[in-house]
Amino acid sequence: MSELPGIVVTGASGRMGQMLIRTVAASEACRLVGATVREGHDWIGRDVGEAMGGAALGVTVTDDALEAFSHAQAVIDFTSPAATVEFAGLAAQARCVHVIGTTGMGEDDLARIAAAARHATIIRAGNMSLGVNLLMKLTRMVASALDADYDIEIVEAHHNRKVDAPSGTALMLGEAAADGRGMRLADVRDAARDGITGARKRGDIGFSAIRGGDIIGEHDVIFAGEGERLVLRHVASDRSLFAKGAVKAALWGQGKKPGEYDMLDVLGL
Ligand SMILES: NC(=O)c1ccc[n+]([C@@H]2O[C@H](COP(=O)([O-])OP(=O)(O)OC[C@H]3O[C@@H](n4cnc5c(N)ncnc54)[C@H](O)[C@@H]3O)[C@@H](O)[C@H]2O)c1
Ligand SMILES: O=C(O)C1=N[C@H](C(=O)O)CCC1
Repeated sequence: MSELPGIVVTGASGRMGQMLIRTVAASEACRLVGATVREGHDWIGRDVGEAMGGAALGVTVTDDALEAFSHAQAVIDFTSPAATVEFAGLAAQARCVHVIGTTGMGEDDLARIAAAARHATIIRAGNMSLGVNLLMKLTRMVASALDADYDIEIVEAHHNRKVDAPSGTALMLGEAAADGRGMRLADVRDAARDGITGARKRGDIGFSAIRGGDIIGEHDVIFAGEGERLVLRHVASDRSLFAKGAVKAALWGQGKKPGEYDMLDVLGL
């Protein structure tokens, strides 16, 4: 019988990193074979389960990503844009499926990931949950049914440690709304209102970001017309939602041709 796919989790000490370690270790469909952290981190050399304050998992934390990837079939990566771009090259070298949950990437980062996807299977999504990916489909559908008499506003709320705004999810929803209207988000995006902004421009898609406490992730897509308002909402109440989606993506990616995929591909939506 062949072995289950081996998975490395990068950024193992982070909020999502720890959730991913627990999710992969508990899965019956894959094995945890590596856990990486930043250079100089005090978890290096320790068992990752013990470093997290629990039982040993038999995996020693390392900062040598390429060495860790060389024993794996997939890498699950929820870190930072700079780290993710570097890991994309290393995962391609090690011939691992690279699942990317990291958000806040700029155009240069995305171009480098696209370059890595010429040689590797990359699955990237700003949100790995089924609910948000369904919400994207609904958003596209509603945006194509309602004309620009309905102003589209995307409101997102996250915990007070989040470093990027708008969230990756808000941008995915914005892309879906723009697509539904036959537009490019870059041409209609309004993400920075402050001061005397002037009246709202017809057809723009507005973004607002709330940051506070321990909010895991909430997104509203508002279609505001004269006399009525339609609101599509997703509320995440548990980070394991994202981790389970990422594991599903890592397993789905096994044996897939090199290229860049997303959660709509994984979920068949
Ligand atoms: N796609 C999704 O479904 C989804 C869900 C939740 C979070 N996220 C995204 O995941 C990312 C991480 O979120 P978080 O809340 O876990 O943040 P976090 O700050 O708790 O964790 C990030 C971790 O990455 C580590 N890291 C950074 N550079 C590294 C490197 N070079 N090598 C190894 N580790 C490195 C940091 O030390 C940290 O431990 C963010 O971009 C966030 O928006 C995506
Ligand atoms: O906690 C975070 O950070 C999250 N990031 C993703 C985003 O930017 O949309 C998904 C939700 C949680």
